[in-house]
Amino acid sequence: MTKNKAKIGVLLVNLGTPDSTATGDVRKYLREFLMDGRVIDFPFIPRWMLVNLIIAPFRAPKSAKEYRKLWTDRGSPLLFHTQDLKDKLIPKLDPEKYIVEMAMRYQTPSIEDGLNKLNKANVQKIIVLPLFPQYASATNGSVADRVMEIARTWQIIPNITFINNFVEHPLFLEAWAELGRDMMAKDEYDMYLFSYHGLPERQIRKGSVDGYCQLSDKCCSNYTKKNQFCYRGQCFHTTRLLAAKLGLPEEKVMTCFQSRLGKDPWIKPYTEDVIKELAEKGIKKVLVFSPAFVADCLETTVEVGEEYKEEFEELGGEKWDLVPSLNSNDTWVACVKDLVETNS
Ligand SMILES: C=CC1=C(C)c2cc3[nH]c(cc4nc(cc5[nH]c(cc1n2)c(C)c5CCC(=O)O)C(CCC(=O)O)=C4C)c(C)c3C=C
Ligand SMILES: [Fe+2]
Ligand SMILES: [Fe+2]
Repeated sequence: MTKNKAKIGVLLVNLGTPDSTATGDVRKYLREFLMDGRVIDFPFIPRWMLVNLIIAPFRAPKSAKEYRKLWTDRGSPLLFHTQDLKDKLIPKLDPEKYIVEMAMRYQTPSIEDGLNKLNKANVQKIIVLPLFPQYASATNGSVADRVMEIARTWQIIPNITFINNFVEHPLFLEAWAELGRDMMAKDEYDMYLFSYHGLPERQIRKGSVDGYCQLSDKCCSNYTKKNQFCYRGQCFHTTRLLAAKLGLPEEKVMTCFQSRLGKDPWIKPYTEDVIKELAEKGIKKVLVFSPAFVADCLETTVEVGEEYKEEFEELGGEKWDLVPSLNSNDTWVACVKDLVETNS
């Protein structure tokens, strides 16, 4: 690349986290997050009433307590691991060619600030990498929406590439496999659980191509051009790829979905139900992977690592270990570098 050619901007985007564990900050975060029409996909007025009159006031104090269990000297793990990822990525990329920023979809640092920094640097192209391995309208779709909302105010809109899914990337799979092997070297397990963030079933139906996704085991047991963006289909596909890479026998592998919100049906099986089923079957030692998250966060460390563990142990389980997330693991950094370079 010649020295006078404009650089390529890279924007890494994760979900977002409260600015602090104060109930007011958690409420502010929940309001911004849940008022996103791609997250709670109701028309504006019912969404506003649900979020502002019910969820935010009642959930904020409860969530703030949970966030206090998660918080570290460096703040929220989701945020500082994303910063570490950016810091480790920068020296791996050609400085003449790339400029890298990171942002959170909700709260800070904002997508707007990140994009404006790239725009001021007069980049020729922007690569947006939402840090969600499996596409969902509530995550990747929402990031794309917000990016376009900002870019459409610019006089010059450079080329913008969105990386919408990377479940098949060999280094993504290898990074998880390395972390899994580290755990498996220390102990033996009766069952390997792959617990993904859930999603309302309605949102899967809305994105179903030609009615392909019926939320059954049949449609999600294949990964085809019809369900390439079905979140549930991508999650099952991730499990199959990781299980194959780790050489796990089929009968010792299960996929399930956690973190439900509200009364509508969410994609199944629910992790809570699977925990009961495992305990009833006399399963004692479980290793849990959470490959919808690339950084430790509330939903992994507290929900899976503490709450589900307690539930399993109360039902007679003996061992419930959580594989730590990718965070700024070297193989994961190499994956992000490759995603950026191959999309340049
Ligand atoms: C795989 C990524 C995620 C999807 C898909 C997703 C969908 C989704 N989430 C909610 C509601 C909540 N999620 C919360 C926390 C949270 N969610 C994700 C990722 C996905 N969400 C992450 C990484 C986190 C943790 C953030 C952190 O700070 O550590 C929360 C807040 C916490 C709580 O109060 O429980 C809510 C609420 C919905 C409704 C939804 C899909 C429609
Ligand atoms: Fe979530
Ligand atoms: Fe499906």
